[in-house]
Parts: sequence; structure tokens; C-alpha cells
Amino acid sequence: MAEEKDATASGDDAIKVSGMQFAYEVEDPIFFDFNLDLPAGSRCLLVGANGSGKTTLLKILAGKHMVGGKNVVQVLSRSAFHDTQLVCSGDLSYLGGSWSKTVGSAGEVPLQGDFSAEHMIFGVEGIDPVRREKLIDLLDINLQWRMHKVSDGQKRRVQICMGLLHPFKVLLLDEVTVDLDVVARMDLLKFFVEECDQRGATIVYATHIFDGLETWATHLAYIQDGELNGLSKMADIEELKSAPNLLSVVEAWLRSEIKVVKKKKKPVAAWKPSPLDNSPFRSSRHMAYYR
Ligand SMILES: Nc1ncnc2c1ncn2[C@@H]1O[C@H](COP(=O)(O)OP(=O)(O)OP(=O)(O)O)[C@@H](O)[C@H]1O
Repeated sequence: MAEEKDATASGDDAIKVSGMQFAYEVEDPIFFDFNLDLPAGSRCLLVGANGSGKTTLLKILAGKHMVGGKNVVQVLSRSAFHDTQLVCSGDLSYLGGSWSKTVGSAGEVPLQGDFSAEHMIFGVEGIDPVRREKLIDLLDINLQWRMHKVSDGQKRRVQICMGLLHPFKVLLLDEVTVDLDVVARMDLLKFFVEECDQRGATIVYATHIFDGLETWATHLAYIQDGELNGLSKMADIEELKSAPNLLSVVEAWLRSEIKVVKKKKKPVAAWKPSPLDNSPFRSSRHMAYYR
């Protein structure tokens, strides 16, 4: 049997996407020649307007959508879609918007029947009890909660706990902290930093909520209309050096997008270059990487 490559140990990129194309409907592609390289140990924020492709990208990285071509989407140097062991082993974990957890080939398991949080959490086999206790404590989960009666935030805590029980190597988060109170959210973000710094885990986090993320993230990927408009180390983003306010920076980028769309609708003579043309965040066809 061929020896399995471990990107975390070898220093390879934990995530590598090369020339990816993807369409839900053939005539309307979401991604065309999309590229993304993320080193192991990074915490990458994925930002972009509604409908820009963040969820689709995370689902592709999680192996939920197949893309054409060989080795186009690699996670830990393995095919995200075809290597089902990535998810089954717990090396790759995806936490998305729905109240469900993907359990290997068993597919999506709903988190809202009449059963206890304890039944759910302790039903997962092969878990380090110390890690499990730490997560239950961190997320302040009452094991007696009945899943069909708890609040959205409480349900979310159990969902997150389930997704983190295995010591993942790559974690994909799609707006999962949205229901959490501020204490749970900040404690969880701190836990993620420890996971990356101590174990070399890699996290990609798509969100529209930027509180406390200026110092949390190591990288920022900006998706515009299915294109990677830029991937940068946080420390290299000029706009954040003068005022470390991620919300304002992303707001300015997204407002520029809207202006460009409006200008494109005008006659050609009235069109002027986008402010983004002078920014490190340009079209992926002229993409600059700052690493
Ligand atoms: N199942 C689907 N079938 C067809 N089109 C889809 C499907 N899911 C998403 N899309 C389309 O793909 C595009 C990207 O959607 P996606 O959900 O990836 O965006 P997003 O950046 O995550 O948006 P948001 O910030 O609103 O969550 C959108 O135009 C959306 O309408």
C-alpha cells in the first residue's frame, strides 16, 4: 500500500485548489479557473458578498461536490471528493448552516429529535475523553438538554461540539458562530487558535460577522462573484495597518463591487476603472499572493 502523505507533517499546503471549474447549472458556472493555496496551520477568513460562492467553495473543499479534473481540489494532499477517509477519519470536518452532522458515508444526521445532548455526544466512539470534557465545558453544554426543545444557540453548541470531537486537521466553518452568545463565540475562537498553533490544524471560516477577527485570522481570502479577488496574510493588508477594523475594510470592498456593477450597466464611455484595480485585491486573472 502506498504511504499516505500528511500535509501537516510535510509542510505542504493543507488546501490546494488548482484551476477549478464548477457549475450547478452548465450554462451558469460559479467558478472558472479558481486557485487557492493555504499553508497548514493557517486560519483563513473567507469573505465576500451574498452569493459570491463561499458556501459552494467550502462544500467543494468538504468533498460534498465533485469537480472535474484530477487532483484539482486537494485537502491534506488528498482528493477532497474521492478520498472518503478524509471525512470518515475526522481529519476533515465541515460545520455548515444546517442542523445536521455528516457522519461518514451515513450522510446527514438531524440534530433535532427527542434525544439528549449526552446521547448524541457520548454516542461518538473513539473520542479522547479529555477533549470531549473540554469541549462540553467550553461550549457550556448541559448534557440533559433534549435536542427538540433547546434554543437555536444551544442546538448550535451541540452541533459544534460534535464537529470538533475528533482532532481535525482541516476544519471548514460556514457561519456557524452566528447563534452563539458573545462568551461562547470568543471562547470558541480562542480554542481554534490553540488547535492551529499547537497541532498545526488549518481552518477556513466563512462569515459576515467580523468582531474580534482582526487578530484571530492569519489569512484573508476575498471572493468576488466566484473569483478569488485576493489571498493575503492579515499582516500584509495595507488597509488594516492604519485602522485595524475588518468590518470597515470589507464593507469598503463590497461597496466598491456594487459601484462596479452599476457602472458596468452604463454605456461604455461612462465606465471608469474600479478602485479595486489599484488594490492588492484584484481579479484572480492578475492575482497577487502575499505570503
Ligand atoms: N443548489 C444550488 N443550485 C443552483 N445554484 C446554487 C445552488 N446553491 C447555490 N447556488 C448559487 O451559487 C451562487 C453562490 O452561492 P453560495 O451559497 O456559494 O454563496 P455565498 O457566498 O455562500 O452566499 P451567502 O453569503 O449568501 O451565504 C449563488 O448565485 C447561488 O444562487
